[in-house]
Amino acid sequence: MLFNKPMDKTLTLTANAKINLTLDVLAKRTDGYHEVAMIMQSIDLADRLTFREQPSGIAMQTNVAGLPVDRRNLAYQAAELVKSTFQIKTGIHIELNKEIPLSAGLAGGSADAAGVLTGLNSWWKLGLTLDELCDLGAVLGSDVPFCLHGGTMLATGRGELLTPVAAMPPCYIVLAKPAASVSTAWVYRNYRPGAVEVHPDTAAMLAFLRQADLAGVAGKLANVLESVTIARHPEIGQLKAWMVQCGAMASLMSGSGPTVFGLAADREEAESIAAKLRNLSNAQIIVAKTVGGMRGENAAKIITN
Ligand SMILES: C[C@@](CO)(OP(=O)(O)O)[C@H](O)COP(=O)(O)OP(=O)(O)OC[C@H]1O[C@@H](n2ccc(N)nc2=O)[C@H](O)[C@@H]1O
Ligand SMILES: Nc1ncnc2c1ncn2[C@@H]1O[C@H](COP(=O)(O)OP(=O)(O)O)[C@@H](O)[C@H]1O
Repeated sequence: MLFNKPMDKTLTLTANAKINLTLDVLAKRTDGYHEVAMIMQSIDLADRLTFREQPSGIAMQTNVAGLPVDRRNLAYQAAELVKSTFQIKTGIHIELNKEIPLSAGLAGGSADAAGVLTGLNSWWKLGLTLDELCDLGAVLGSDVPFCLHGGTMLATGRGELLTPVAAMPPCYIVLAKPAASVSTAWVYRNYRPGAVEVHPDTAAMLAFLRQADLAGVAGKLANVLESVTIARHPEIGQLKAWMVQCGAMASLMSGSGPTVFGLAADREEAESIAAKLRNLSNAQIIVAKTVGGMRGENAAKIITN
């Protein structure tokens, strides 16, 4: 017998990765965090989240073997937070397709958490504003509010206080993710101001962004956490040098690492850099581009309903 089965209701959205154009650590706080000033940029490398109905509880599945699909997953934590805060009795099934490398300094977990907050706000018709979503997101991780906003932002406090800034001139980003695995908490714990050679000039970077001067932006990339992560994993320094030798305008480690990114003005240049790097290095090489113009909207973009 043939049944006309009604289509299951689903919601799918993408959750973008980020890079840090600048990252300065200003002070150690008493709450275990560090005061930072960083300029963050969304890129089109993205995970995909699909939501489906289920009678009760939270169930997750993912394409990455070994990535927990329980309370240890930030996406699961985000769903649990929404469910408990708004006393929601119905369940949710979350399918997470990861494209963003794990523990890479690209905010993959934070992007997923932001995607779940955005998705469930729509799924359960909660009507939360972006600011309200950010208040929830900040509980899950310092980078989650940025992932909710996306675009180009100055992040201060522990990273959760956001100021919109002039959008980065559109360009291509070559990512090189070496095998090394670093923990963000370990990197901050081992940060020593005395070991830093160059602090970012945040004001100068903001000026180049305002002038839409990509060469100026390239010249001002700086991240003080390199002093910790590269000391432990010198191959990251090697990758930075190779990135520039292969033609990138400039290179930098993103966040706490270990991913290195390089800037390229167009796709052809980016693909050429990526091809040369693949010959030199065992790192995972990905070509991405900047994502802008979404300020005021959620970076996690709903693509089907
Ligand atoms: C370094 C950055 C730069 O964008 O990104 P990633 O490398 O993780 O992508 C961020 O500051 C990471 O933000 P996020 O990954 O959300 O960190 P959280 O979960 O809030 O914190 C993880 C741990 O890092 C330390 N931490 C984090 C943020 C901060 N401003 N000061 C800190 O000292 C704390 O020890 C904290 O327990
Ligand atoms: N949805 C998720 N995606 C990736 N990692 C996650 C997720 N949920 C929890 N984690 C854990 O968070 C840690 C940091 O991962 P990730 O967010 O990818 O890196 P980073 O903070 O360097 O950008 C990893 O140890 C990983 O096991």
